[in-house]
Amino acid sequence: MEQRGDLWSEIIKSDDECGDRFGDVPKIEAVYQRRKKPEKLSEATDLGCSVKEARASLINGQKRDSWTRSLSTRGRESIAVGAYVNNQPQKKPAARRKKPAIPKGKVVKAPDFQKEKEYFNEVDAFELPEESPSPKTKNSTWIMGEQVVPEMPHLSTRLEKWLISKKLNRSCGPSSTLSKILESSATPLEPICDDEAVDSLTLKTPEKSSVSNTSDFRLIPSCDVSLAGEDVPVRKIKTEEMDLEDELKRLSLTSDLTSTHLDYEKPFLDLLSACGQMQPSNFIEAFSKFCEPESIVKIGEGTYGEAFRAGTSVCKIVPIDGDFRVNGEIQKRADELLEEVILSWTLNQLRECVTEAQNLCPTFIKTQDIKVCQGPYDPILIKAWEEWDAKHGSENDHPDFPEKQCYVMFVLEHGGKDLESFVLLNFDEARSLLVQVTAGLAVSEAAFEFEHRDLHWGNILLNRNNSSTLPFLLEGKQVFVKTFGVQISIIDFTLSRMNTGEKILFLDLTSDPYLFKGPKGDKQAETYRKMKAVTKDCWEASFSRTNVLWLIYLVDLLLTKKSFERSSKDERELRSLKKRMEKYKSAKEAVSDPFFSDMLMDQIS
Ligand SMILES: Nc1ncnc2c1ncn2[C@@H]1O[C@H](COP(=O)(O)OP(=O)(O)OP(=O)(O)O)[C@@H](O)[C@H]1O
Repeated sequence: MEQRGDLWSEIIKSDDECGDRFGDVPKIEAVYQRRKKPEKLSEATDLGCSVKEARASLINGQKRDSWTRSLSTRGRESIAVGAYVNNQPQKKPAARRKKPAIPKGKVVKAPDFQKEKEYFNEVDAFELPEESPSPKTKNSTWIMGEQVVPEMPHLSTRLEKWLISKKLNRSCGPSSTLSKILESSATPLEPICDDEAVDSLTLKTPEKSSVSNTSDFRLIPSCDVSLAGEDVPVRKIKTEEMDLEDELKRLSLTSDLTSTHLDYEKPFLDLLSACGQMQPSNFIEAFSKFCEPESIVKIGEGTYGEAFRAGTSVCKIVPIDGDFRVNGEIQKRADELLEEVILSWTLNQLRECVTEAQNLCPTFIKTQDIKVCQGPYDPILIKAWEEWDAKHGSENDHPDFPEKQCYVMFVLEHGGKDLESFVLLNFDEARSLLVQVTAGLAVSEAAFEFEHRDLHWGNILLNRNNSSTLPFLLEGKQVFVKTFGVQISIIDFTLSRMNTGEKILFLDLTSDPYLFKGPKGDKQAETYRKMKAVTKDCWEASFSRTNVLWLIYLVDLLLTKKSFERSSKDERELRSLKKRMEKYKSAKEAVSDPFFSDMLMDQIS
């Protein structure tokens, strides 16, 4: 521990690029990719060159930077707190908190009629291209380095525009198609199912690497927000039932409208749209669809997200678009979250048992809903947060957010405990963990060229149940994986890369050198460095080998950090698996390793 701490200090001290980094400012790019994480860059700078202000904490008194947090929440054994304690970004006392700036694009403004005029001109111009059929998906998956401008949904924005034009009786209404869809409806307004909007979100998987050969990523509007039920064959993005009158009221051209909708920037509108919303919800409204608000309990935290249990679901809340740091990090932007939203929905496809499916697995956490929320944390959430803090000592800032703060709330299936805290009983449970992760990654590689890229032990959840096998479908071949009563779920797709068939979603880590500067000898830190070597910093390209690197990390972890009942023969088997893994280029190759053969069955025995 001490030694690791010293190494960490050494790394920090020897970082002579400090001065250069100081000049780096977070970039907002014309984005075709999830934003880089320059915040960690400046974090590195802070760590190396300055001592941060002290922040209040109820128990441990110290707040940690991303790296130490990651080692802490994901690998407490591997850090020496004492060695870096003075370098920590520390929580400021609440009273000294810098007053947060009003989040971008939410400034209340007086009505600006010139702006409205321009807006409606834009509506006119906007409709035609929207009506055009979407370009056909290319057969080839993608060309390396090609940057694809994300076409994002305009579902609710289009409806809004139409509603506005109806309200004003202006001639700049929407496409006739949309008007007709809405007007010709004999029944009360159905949830919107706008084909063009559907097209723009259709995330066709590449022909060569698809969940199914024929099925598109279909946008199926649904009014049912209670998604606790079974998987449905096709459902990705939901739209809320909208009452026309209500919406007309909401969209009346009052100062309200000019101060909200017209001021939302496109990425935020796209995000709302992808979440089937016309405007952000408030927290309790969103939570109350899943549980009695009083029953909300905080269950975990990450650098970006706070996780709360809501009934049988978990709601992960990620603040976005604010101009102040949260937990020492610059807040993520709507465009980044939009990619994570698409990634999450796309991975859900691997659970959809449609007849044409070629690749299926239950390994990635099921996303049940995603909502954009706005407002300060509700007192109920604050209470839950404080209770968790009192018990576990939060590393995050106390959630004091302003009225205008926006968030994305991921509603996820409860996946159980993370691998760090889960107690594995025996070798069978350990090898089932390995086979489920390997097979799940193999399936996702085949379907989407998916790479998780951050599969540390905080991002693998385990849950005991009565299952003995789980079904997987890999390139059309069905296998049943032995679970020995433990089912795993993979979470947190922030660093993940995927080819949806139309877009490459990835996080460019090139400008995040800090991620690669973790302690020498630490398995997690070494894995990031190995990924960097494999990708040669070309993060948009497909390198399934990164999945194998995380599998090797997992085997190492089982050998060195987890204790469970095992024989020396079991350990030998793990060590030779690790050796053989060195030559695999993908999880798909790895899953054919003899280590897994007696855990993969053609049929349920
Ligand atoms: N679906 C879930 N079921 C159970 N627990 C969960 C779930 N999702 C998140 N958690 C808990 O919340 C913690 C934080 O979640 P997550 O890792 O997704 O947040 P994050 O902010 O993206 O983290 P990071 O610091 O890795 O960026 C997890 O380690 C886990 O303990």
